[in-house]
Amino acid sequence: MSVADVALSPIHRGSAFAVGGFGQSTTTHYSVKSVLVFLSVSGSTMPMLILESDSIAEVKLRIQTCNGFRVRRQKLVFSGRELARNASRVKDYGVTGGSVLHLVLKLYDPLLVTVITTCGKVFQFHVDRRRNVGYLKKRISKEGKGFPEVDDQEILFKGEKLDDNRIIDGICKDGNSVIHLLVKKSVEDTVKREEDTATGKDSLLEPVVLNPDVKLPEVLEDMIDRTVDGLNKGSPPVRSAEGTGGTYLMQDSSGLNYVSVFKPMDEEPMAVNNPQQLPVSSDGQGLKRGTRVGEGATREVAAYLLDHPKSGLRSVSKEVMGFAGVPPTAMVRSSHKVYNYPNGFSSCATKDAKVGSLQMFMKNNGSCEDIGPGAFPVEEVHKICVFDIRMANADRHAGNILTGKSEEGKTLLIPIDHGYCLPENFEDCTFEWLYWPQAKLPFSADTIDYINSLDSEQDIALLQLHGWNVPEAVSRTLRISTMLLKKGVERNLTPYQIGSVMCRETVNKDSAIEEIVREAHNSVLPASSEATFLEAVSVAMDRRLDELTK
Ligand SMILES: Nc1ncnc2c1ncn2[C@@H]1O[C@H](COP(=O)(O)OP(=O)(O)OP(=O)(O)O)[C@@H](O)[C@H]1O
Repeated sequence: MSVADVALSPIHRGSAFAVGGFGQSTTTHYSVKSVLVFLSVSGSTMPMLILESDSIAEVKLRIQTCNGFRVRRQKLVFSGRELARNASRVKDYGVTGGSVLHLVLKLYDPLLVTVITTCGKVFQFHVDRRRNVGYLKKRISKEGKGFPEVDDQEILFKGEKLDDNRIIDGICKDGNSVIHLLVKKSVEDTVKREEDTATGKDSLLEPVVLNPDVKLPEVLEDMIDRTVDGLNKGSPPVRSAEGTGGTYLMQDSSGLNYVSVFKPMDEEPMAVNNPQQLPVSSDGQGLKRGTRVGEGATREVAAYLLDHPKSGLRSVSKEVMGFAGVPPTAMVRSSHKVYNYPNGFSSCATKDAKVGSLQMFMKNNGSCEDIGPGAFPVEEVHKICVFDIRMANADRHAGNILTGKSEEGKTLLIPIDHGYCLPENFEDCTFEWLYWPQAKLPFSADTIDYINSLDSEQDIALLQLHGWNVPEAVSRTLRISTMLLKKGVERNLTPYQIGSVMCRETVNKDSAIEEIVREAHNSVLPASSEATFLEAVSVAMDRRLDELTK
């Protein structure tokens, strides 16, 4: 049987019983067409039969059933676009017989384990978080001559003797991937650990200054200095096993802590040096509509710049963290042999330098993917809602919100991964929190004050001051999304109501904001000024929002 035969043969899903006119009944048999597609994962391609009517969620379930890859760990990309809306059908994304779906698997980040012997000798290696202490002992014994046998080891953490069955991830819960262990049997006299060959000589990390008149804030200078110290002391970047792009966790000089996260532009999804083997974008368009490959780092930096503290602009308030808690982020240039160089690393630090975003590593307990939203404080959810609506975020899935704890033990939400903020259109905006109960509660007075203080013109000027030549379409997005937020709170709308205006219900049905923009377009002359256009958007938006509150 040929591929075409398979692709066209119908699968009988069953029969439907339909009631016809007056007491008549007819049995309608229907069949659903199966489609043969190809699944490309880590360089190998395999055929897979799906139904034309399958939703993205159903396809992911099929992949889990056939290949064992858990649904939550899958990211599907087709024709340069992420199949992000689980409820939408594959055919709505244009998937047909013979289509190649790229599967990116999100794996657990490896844990950097630090073993300290009784005499204080330190050595480190990476292990899969899901392994247990018994495995760790085997790893230690396999390190080479002089390392203690499994039975000779006793492993302790904070004074507690660890049972062989303890899962490593459960021991280190702060996300900093470092656990201190004690190997009771001294090995220091005999250990000959192979040192990592990386030294400070063939690595580089420095800030990219686009406007010399803008001084880098102390917090960013400090983060860069600590990252450079780590590289100079030979602590190599550790590639994160999560995410569709190249993401590197940067260590401090002790090698015991992560300091920052480097995301090079040329390793973004669909970029030339993407380590996940995603195809290179054919038209320069990014994984989300309205974004371009290689612009993710700029958007990451913009997200931090625009996350103003509650007390006012950072230039005035000097506060490090903004209202939503976006981690401090800077643009840097960096080289290291660990980064992805498909044509080889030349050991020339300047020649191999990659430009990308460097973001502060935030201690965390995992992401919102790991726990249900019930326990999240309302204010924590609302700060993310405000930020996402304002930035028209096209990539707010639960994995992009880390969870942490405040000093008082309160759950904190930490938004990360803002490479798809401020797209040039609203097509791919998706907000995970839309389905969380907190989104249906009204904003607090404090949050409303913050929203009222926002000024999109000031924001655009700020981005320009920091050297981003903001494209007109991006400025327009920011103006419209800020307008929506303000008009929404004027009418006492909830985050859910405002967010729903910005998100499509299905892939092929325009969102309300897209309809508003189209209506405004049609109502002004082609050569009209931006101000005239925005006035038309404002009128159309008022009408639409008033309908919502009727
Ligand atoms: N600031 C941070 N602090 C702590 N951990 C981080 C930070 N930024 C990223 N990470 C870790 O690195 C992983 C990958 O980062 P990120 O999600 O930004 O990459 P990505 O390739 O853009 O992912 P995605 O596929 O979701 O678009 C995250 O899941 C998280 O575990």
